[in-house]
Amino acid sequence: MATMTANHPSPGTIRFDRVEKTYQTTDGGYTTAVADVSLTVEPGELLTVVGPSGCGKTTLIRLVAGLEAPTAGRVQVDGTDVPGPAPERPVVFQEPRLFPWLTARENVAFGLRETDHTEAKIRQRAAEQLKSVGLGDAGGAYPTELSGGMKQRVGLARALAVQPPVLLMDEPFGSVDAHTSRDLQDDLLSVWSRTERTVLFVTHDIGEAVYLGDRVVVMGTDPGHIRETVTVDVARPRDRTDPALADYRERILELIDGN
Ligand SMILES: Nc1ncnc2c1ncn2[C@@H]1O[C@H](COP(=O)(O)OP(=O)(O)OP(=O)(O)O)[C@@H](O)[C@H]1O
Repeated sequence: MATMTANHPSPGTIRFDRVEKTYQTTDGGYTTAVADVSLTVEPGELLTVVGPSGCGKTTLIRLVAGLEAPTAGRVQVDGTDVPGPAPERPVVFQEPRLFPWLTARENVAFGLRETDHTEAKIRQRAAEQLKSVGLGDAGGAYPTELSGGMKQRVGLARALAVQPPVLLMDEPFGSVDAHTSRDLQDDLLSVWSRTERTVLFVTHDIGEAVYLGDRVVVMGTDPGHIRETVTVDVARPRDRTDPALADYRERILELIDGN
């Protein structure tokens, strides 16, 4: 992890400062999704977030993405308040949301078309990103021709193609089978260890959170808040069968159950 000072945060610093998000509901009422959330995700950190349904995990992602604005407090990336959505803060969702009329390669190239890269550079970058997620041979395929796991890999490659300082992931591997999900986790770790991007990763799966995370934020409800932040002190590369990971899983499960 790079060093950071309060005045000059390193690229990829995400900061929540006493953040509250209250939504207006369709019946005219209000729901406070999260309250008093303060958290700094350090540059190059892979931070995972777990907690019961409705504790505000997705809300945190949407705030950093700029898809929502906080009702109180501040959400900053690299010391600047998030002004709105931007390609440099991409979100990988549970559904890959690929354009069905574009090939895998064109889907990955899509975000790059808003940059001033040449066509040759865009094609090269798209091909490299697909290769980095194990899809070097699938660039010409359309989404309907790809499995769920392959589609999610294209979504990951598309997000990474713009070389964002932060990558936001909202249960990205929640809709694939367990085996594919494990493969995708390892793909992510391999890309992350090479690029050292900051990753904010929301999941329902405590095993996934512990296996991936440098730290795991455990949230509680009513309203959503941070209960505890657990540092996963297990060296990488990690072994899924490491008893230390099982201990962390148990501890986090107890924290959530004691909600
Ligand atoms: N657009 C919205 N309008 C009104 N209420 C909302 C909106 N989005 C979320 N909420 C409410 O805010 C709270 C937090 O929702 P959020 O989706 O962030 O939680 P979550 O932890 O991601 O849930 P899950 O694990 O079920 O996906 C919930 O009570 C939800 O009903």
